[in-house]
Amino acid sequence: MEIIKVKDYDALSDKAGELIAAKLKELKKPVLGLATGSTPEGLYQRLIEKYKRGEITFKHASSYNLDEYVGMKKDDPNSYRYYMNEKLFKHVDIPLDQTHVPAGDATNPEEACKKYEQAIQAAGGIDIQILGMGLNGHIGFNEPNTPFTAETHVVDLDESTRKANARFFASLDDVPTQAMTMGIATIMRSKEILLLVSGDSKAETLAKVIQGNVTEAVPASVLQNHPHVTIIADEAALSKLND
Ligand SMILES: O=P(O)(O)OC[C@H]1O[C@](O)(CO)[C@@H](O)[C@@H]1O
Repeated sequence: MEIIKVKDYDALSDKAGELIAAKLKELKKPVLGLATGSTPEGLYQRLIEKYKRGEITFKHASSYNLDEYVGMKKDDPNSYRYYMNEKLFKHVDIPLDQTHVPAGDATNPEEACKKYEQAIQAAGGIDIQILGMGLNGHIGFNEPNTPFTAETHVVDLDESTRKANARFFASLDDVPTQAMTMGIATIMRSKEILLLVSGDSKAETLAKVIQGNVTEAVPASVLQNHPHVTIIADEAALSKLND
């Protein structure tokens, strides 16, 4: 694991922007694994700025998002498809048919998960997967104690995750109870992984992820087993590491 310590969230977004821009320049047909949540918003802003300055293009890129709420229509402002369109896709030149988000509104979500998994593999796998991390160490929506062998699947969301995400909804009752997510096995097949963590609320969990045992109780700890992981974290997020 390479750990890049930066001062704050702005610096984290700058550094992540540089790394992803370099990948876009390096690869002929980059396959990006994308994440939602608050953490990658700054990264997406940086990528839009670089695109507008003519430094990068997404024309030949394709993307696969980590997750989506079950039962969510694509045009619902709380859907992750809507988030991606608003925060990145509509501001850059990525053809929309090259972007993929699990179909939260599928009539058969289990079947849709299988197809999503196959589509990722048919695309040649993910070149670089961007990850945020939940307070409990979840990656995608893989909550604690999800088997590391899981591929894209339907999950019941933890109460703590629903509460953390309630800030985006009118009330906690409106937060969906299920989601579709790439599994840990799906994530671990990515050629490269970039984990972004900001803020002291995640410091204790991040210390376990980096220095603790690899355990399904802390999903992101599995990243210790991946050959090419970069963690960009700010001082606050790294404040609980042991020397
Ligand atoms: O970046 P945030 O908003 O703290 O979210 C962290 C993680 O939680 C999720 O939003 C799901 O709860 C993930 O998609 C994200 O990586």
